[in-house]
Amino acid sequence: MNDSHFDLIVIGTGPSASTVAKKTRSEGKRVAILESREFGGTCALRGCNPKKVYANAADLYDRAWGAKGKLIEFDGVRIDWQKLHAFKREFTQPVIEKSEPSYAELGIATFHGHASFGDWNTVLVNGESLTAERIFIGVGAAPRPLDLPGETRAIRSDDFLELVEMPERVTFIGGGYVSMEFACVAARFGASVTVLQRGQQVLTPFDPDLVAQLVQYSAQHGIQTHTSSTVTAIEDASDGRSVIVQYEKSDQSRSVEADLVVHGAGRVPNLDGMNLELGGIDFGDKGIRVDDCMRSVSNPIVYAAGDCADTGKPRLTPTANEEARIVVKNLFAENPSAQPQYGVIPQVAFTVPSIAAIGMSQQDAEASYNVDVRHDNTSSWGSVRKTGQRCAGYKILVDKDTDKILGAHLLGPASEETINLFALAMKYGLTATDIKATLFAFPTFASDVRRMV
Ligand SMILES: Cc1cc2nc3c(=O)[nH]c(=O)nc-3n(C[C@H](O)[C@H](O)[C@H](O)COP(=O)(O)OP(=O)(O)OC[C@H]3O[C@@H](n4cnc5c(N)ncnc54)[C@H](O)[C@@H]3O)c2cc1C
Ligand SMILES: NC(=O)c1ccc[n+]([C@@H]2O[C@H](COP(=O)([O-])OP(=O)(O)OC[C@H]3O[C@@H](n4cnc5c(N)ncnc54)[C@H](O)[C@@H]3O)[C@@H](O)[C@H]2O)c1
Repeated sequence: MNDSHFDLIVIGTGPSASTVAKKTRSEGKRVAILESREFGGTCALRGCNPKKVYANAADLYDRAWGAKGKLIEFDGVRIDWQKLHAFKREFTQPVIEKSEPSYAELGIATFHGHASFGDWNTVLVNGESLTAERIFIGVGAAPRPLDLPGETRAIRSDDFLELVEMPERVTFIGGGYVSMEFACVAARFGASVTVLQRGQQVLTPFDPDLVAQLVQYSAQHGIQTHTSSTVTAIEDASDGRSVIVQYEKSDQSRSVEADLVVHGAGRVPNLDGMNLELGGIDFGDKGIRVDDCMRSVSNPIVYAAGDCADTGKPRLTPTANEEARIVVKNLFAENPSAQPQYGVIPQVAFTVPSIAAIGMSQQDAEASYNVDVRHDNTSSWGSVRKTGQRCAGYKILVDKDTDKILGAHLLGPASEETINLFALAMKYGLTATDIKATLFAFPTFASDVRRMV
């Protein structure tokens, strides 16, 4: 076997690719891994982990603000952006430094550069031509082209995480995860924030009533949210420093002036320039077309997972990890047949406070089941009030016929943790009565769950 032929070529170094490369190598296969940027992937370097450091700062600020005059005095509390930025690097820098050597230590060959296909089993990278028995594509997603005049004036989520200072007026294009999470951070840093969302609701994967509660609370912190508002252009303002964001709302042209515009208008599979056609790899707007076993529908030696694979599932790190686990099982199997076991997938937006969801929405549940909708604004519950916080609520959907949980929707302190109790309950088919009959430590947010169901 020569130096350019491998059992497996892995493209990307995010959660899906790193799992596939390391697990396959541990089975004794010859593996190469290719990365166009720093080794480490989106989640560790430009997504979940650095984002959570910023979200923690915003949450801490909010908790201190809520507790002022009750649990603590608030004088002089502020987020020091530069220190926060430096602290974030404590989490990203070690990944940048250690990720590539960790592959080399395992005997995985590493290559830098943008990978593209030469033919069905050949990958080109940085002037080299590599071949393999199997190829795994885990190239993730990137901000989608905005296709509007002045779009280069908008920074992307990667740039937001590298800002060295926070301007006074920040406008976000789109009202999804990226915009709403970063809007909460910018506002707690003192910025005046505008979110322009095309759809009728921001944070569409979440319960509309809880989202409305969050939007109302966010408004008190300087976040103005405009729904049914489509951004159409970004222009320079006459002062030469700020910009004017043009948008359409109710067939009227409107505008807002900003010092910074952030693209939070969605991400698309990162397939540009990969020459997938030369690899005989079928793909569309939603990514590489794969079968139930994560194998390309058109090139049987190619597998894909994570944000670049067209699975119809939420594009999150846990789903990427589950798909990668299955790819490892199938790659060299005689009859690849393993399929991802997603179960019910919890989703959390790390806004302030966080909002979480699992299972069905109220609308979907009511369309097919006899549903008991148990809901409340819990801002006045003791557990919440004791923290000084004042924005919390829940909606639990219980099937009246079976007593099983169909969906759970949470807003407020620790909802990003509490939702995992529902993940467990729903995966193992526990009933509302089972949950009520379980003792939880008190006083904890988890103990509120018995009261919710
Ligand atoms: C700001 C932000 C916050 C997020 N927060 C969360 C969160 O809190 N929780 C959560 O579950 N998910 C979150 N996500 C989503 C999560 O990061 C992704 O779902 C996850 O990283 C997908 O993993 P992946 O393996 O598909 O690819 P990625 O992690 O995207 O890695 C793909 C890698 O491939 C490389 N690459 C791309 N093209 C090529 C090429 N042609 N050649 C070589 N290399 C290439 C890229 O440089 C990248 O390093 C967030 C995303 C963003 C942007
Ligand atoms: N906490 C998390 O798990 C987390 C955090 C960040 C990102 N992510 C992942 O990254 C993905 C991308 O996040 P995102 O927030 O960029 O996208 P998103 O798809 O969640 O939201 C983008 C929103 O922008 C709107 N939009 C598009 N064009 C517009 C325009 N011209 N004007 C106004 N609004 C417009 C869309 O209607 C959409 O609602 C998520 O779907 C998720 O998979 C997850």
